[in-house]
Amino acid sequence: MKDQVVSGAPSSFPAHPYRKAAVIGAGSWGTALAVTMARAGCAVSIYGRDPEVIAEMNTKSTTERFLPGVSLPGNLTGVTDMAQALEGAEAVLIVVPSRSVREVSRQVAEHVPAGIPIAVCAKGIEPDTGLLMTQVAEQELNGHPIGCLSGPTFALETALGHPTAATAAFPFSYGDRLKPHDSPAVRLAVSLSTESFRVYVSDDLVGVEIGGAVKNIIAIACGLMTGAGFAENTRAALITRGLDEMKALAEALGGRRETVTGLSGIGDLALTCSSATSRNMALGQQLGEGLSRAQCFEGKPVVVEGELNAISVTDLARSLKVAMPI
Ligand SMILES: NC(=O)C1=CN([C@@H]2O[C@H](COP(=O)(O)OP(=O)(O)OC[C@H]3O[C@@H](n4cnc5c(N)ncnc54)[C@H](O)[C@@H]3O)[C@@H](O)[C@H]2O)C=CC1
Ligand SMILES: O=C(CO)COP(=O)(O)O
Repeated sequence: MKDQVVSGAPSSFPAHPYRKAAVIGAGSWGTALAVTMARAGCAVSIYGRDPEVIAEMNTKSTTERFLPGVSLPGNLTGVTDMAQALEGAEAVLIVVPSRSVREVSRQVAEHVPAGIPIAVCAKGIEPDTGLLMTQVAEQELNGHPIGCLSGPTFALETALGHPTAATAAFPFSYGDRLKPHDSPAVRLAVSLSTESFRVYVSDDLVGVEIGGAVKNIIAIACGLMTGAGFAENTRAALITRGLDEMKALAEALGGRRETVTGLSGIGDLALTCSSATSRNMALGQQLGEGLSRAQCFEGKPVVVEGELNAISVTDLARSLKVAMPI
């Protein structure tokens, strides 16, 4: 099944939006999602480790380091206590870098009652195990519907209200008794729907997650080529061949090739490979210009998932005998 449309205002769609949600991770994407959900009418608690970031959210309604120029809605509350953030939450979004998803899932498991849906919003493959982020969460969180949210979504643009679309994927069959409009994918889609943010639903977690994990690596390659002085022909070739690699890996893992032609595949690949707003593309570009890795990160510890995941994706592809030359 391709991405399915959940369109229209939340009130016109026959699904119940979540009234209270918790976002775990108060960086740029976690906060952008929290802002979007709060604007859609949900009371959101966002958990962050840094007391200064959380204090700024609560006292000034801003987070200048992560989303400069964005005013946070009043129904969004920052907390530094995870149990407090999760109390009463009807849905949980885990929005930390891929390397922290296992640890955070384990912590979340201590505080959330069974049955509460968990959406993992990190993009990556776990090193050593080769597991998708939702599979990592599944190992740590028993008895929860687990899905993901992914797509071409720069955090700041999303929070500034630029028209943006993403895909929510959960197994539709979870619990057997669920009607489609009660599925966590649909409820999450509705809970995130605003005038500027539109969410499509899918049940192909593998297809969606592989797109998100692999596009970061292709974006580094595009950056490398740009930094080295090559231009549009080279980028188009990398995007097109990169898409083919994504499809092959998704299929080898049981996902659908057509999912990769959706927002979380070609959509995110096109976005991330076209703009130095992308941290992955920017890193590649600097390396291509001849900077050392240490120089690229000097004074700014940023999350560059493609760098962390180039090895885990390559290992996974090799173990499945999927050719991924880029
Ligand atoms: N920034 C963006 O435009 C988008 C990012 N993503 C994905 O979202 C994930 C997070 O990225 P960003 O928010 O951009 O990174 P970020 O660097 O802006 O923020 C990461 C946050 O996670 C927190 N964190 C890290 N480890 C933690 C732990 N163990 N416990 C609690 N908090 C922890 C950090 O303190 C920081 O606040 C990545 O996988 C990224 O690929 C996905 C779509 C868009
Ligand atoms: O995933 C993203 C946009 O969809 C963000 O990309 P970067 O991590 O490369 O900035």
